[in-house]
Amino acid sequence: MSGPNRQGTPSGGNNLNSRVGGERSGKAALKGGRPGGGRGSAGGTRTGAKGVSARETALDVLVRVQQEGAYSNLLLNTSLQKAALSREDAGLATELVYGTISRLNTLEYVLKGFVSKGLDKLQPWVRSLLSLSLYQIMYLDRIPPHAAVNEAVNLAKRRGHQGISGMVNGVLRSVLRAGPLPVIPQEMSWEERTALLHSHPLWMVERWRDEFGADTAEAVCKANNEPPAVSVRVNTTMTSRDRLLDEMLSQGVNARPSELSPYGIVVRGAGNLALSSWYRDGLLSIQDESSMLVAEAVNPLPGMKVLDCCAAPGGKTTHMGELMKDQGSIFANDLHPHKAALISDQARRLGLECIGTGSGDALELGEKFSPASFDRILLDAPCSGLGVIRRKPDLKWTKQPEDAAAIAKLQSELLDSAAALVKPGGVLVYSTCTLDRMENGDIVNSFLERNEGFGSVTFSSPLWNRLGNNVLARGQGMQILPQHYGSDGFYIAILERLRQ
Ligand SMILES: C[S@@+](CC[C@H](N)C(=O)[O-])C[C@H]1O[C@@H](n2cnc3c(N)ncnc32)[C@H](O)[C@@H]1O
Repeated sequence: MSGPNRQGTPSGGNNLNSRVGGERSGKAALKGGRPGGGRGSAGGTRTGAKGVSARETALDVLVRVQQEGAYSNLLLNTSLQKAALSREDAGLATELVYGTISRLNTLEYVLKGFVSKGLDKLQPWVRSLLSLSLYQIMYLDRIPPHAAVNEAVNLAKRRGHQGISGMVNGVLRSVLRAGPLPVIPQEMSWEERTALLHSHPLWMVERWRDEFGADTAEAVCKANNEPPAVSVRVNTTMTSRDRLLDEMLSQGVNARPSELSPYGIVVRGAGNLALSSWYRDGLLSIQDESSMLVAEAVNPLPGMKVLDCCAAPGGKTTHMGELMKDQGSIFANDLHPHKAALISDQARRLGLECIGTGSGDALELGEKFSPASFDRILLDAPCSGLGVIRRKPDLKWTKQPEDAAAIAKLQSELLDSAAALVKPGGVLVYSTCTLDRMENGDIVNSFLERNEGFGSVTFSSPLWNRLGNNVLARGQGMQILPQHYGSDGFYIAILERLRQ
């Protein structure tokens, strides 16, 4: 399976592209058998306006993700639109795609024990159909196991010959008879067991064990399998959180204030909020709660001159514009012109005029701007993205152990380049949506060693005062893990230029 190919990173910012088609329903962690916890529709064989069912839609997406390396989130969104499924069925298709990709390690480990000729010999769609069906059997208690098997057999009949549907039936019925799965061999180490139970590559488990200890590493793995909440950031230049929350509640939306960000509202079961009038009118942006902390860390004030080095699609730029009450100036740069255009679109939608955009390599911003000319600079760096696995489970299987070291060199260079543009007394914030020390604490520590004119003010910041008891200190920055607040994993370091 292959996945994101953008500039070395998934976006840690505005998640408009992620799972906008429907909401994944909750499910419990695997405890040797079939855990409960699912909500919503069992889907059945109901089809959408185009005559395609939730399971067929999910199967097509899974096959194309595995065969063609398509992005699951982008492909799912377009497939859901084409299939014109009901909201409930769109939710089921979303759950099936993300859940199957997320649990792939475990599902294929189990299937190997039941497919005598080996999974590699199966046609890709049959392999994906088995995984998708086993996912329902093992993880979705709202779908009766026999219904999952029947649906799989019907789908196999429609797509293949009788031999295939017979094989699918035989494999899945043997699974049902087998009892609690997966069966973990006695001789497996803790690391192998954790990787298998929580469906992660072994190298990630080992790396997080080394970085955070075994218990925390296991908690990260568990949290990565939880469906992410939908959260929105209130545009405080247009309304207040209380006012928007009241409006949502009065319209029957299940919404609550974010515990993590004073600008956030966590919403359940409201479908795709990017289609709402609140979104269209610029009252809110869809953004993960951890992402909302970054602009708060930058603390830009009205009238300031601000630079956002790697800014697209603009989630944090626009948040900074809101915090500045649209007074002052923000230059939002991104390497790719088409992505920089997304920032302008968002600024326009939110009614923010203080944001200018440009495209180019952030390593060359020194050619465009004078040294020491910005009050605030944000470097939300391209990274390996291991903090956003809940939204992009493909990352588990596409990322490689050597990726962090490969991108760390660029991150260091970007930080040096951005630092030259900060005024004395100004603030430079370095953030990533990953958990890897090579891209986080190590980058900031080596930067501070090279640049005596800067000091970390992370641990004297209001943000740390508010969150410090619940998140980790790592090097000179703070590390938010997905289990801390059920939000994305993020690293934030706040650096001040003490002198020229
Ligand atoms: C983590 S994302 C930024 C997310 C953004 N801050 C937000 O909140 O919406 C990193 C961005 O860096 C951009 N990028 C990668 N390498 C770059 C470079 N050398 N110069 C400028 N931008 C770069 C990517 O195109 C990507 O949009």
